[in-house]
Amino acid sequence: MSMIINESLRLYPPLVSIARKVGRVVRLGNLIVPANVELFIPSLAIHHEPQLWGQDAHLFKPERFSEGIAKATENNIAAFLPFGLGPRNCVGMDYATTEAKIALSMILQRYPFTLSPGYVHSPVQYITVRPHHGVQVILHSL
Ligand code: HEM
Repeated sequence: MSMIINESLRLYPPLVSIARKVGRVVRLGNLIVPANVELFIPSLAIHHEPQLWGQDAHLFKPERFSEGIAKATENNIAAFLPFGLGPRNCVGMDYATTEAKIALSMILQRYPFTLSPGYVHSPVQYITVRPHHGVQVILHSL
């Protein structure tokens, strides 16, 4: 289930970017960044970057994560950052992923479900990334 959650967060990170303010002058590769510059790290673009994820970067392929995040990103830790990175990353990360796993398990123990033909794929950003028209599913009996 982690694979599916990770791949969903890769393609549709609820927060499309994270911000950092540079405290003191730093060198980033070839760049010298002065103090007080604000940097926006575009998680959404990074998650869709073919150089990092391959030519199929736009496809939903949970098996990318079958051997964990380090393997999926080839140890490029900044390639996957749905919860940010570093000492100020998301404090709710474990809570949110555990909740998603529990909720999905509770549903799947009772009903297999399939996507409704009425579903229209239209992710939008309105504070967070979300499905514009909701996600209609059909519950089946076990
Ligand atoms: C799928 C669900 C969630 C996602 C994708 C998410 C994502 C993020 C991201 C990207 C950041 C910025 C991290 C950074 O700047 O490096 C953040 C920060 C934060 N998140 Fe979440 N979050 C989620 C759920 C939650 C939940 C459930 C809580 C609380 C129970 C929470 C509390 C926080 C707090 C307090 C911060 C600020 C941390 C700080 O600045 O030190 N988040 N989150």
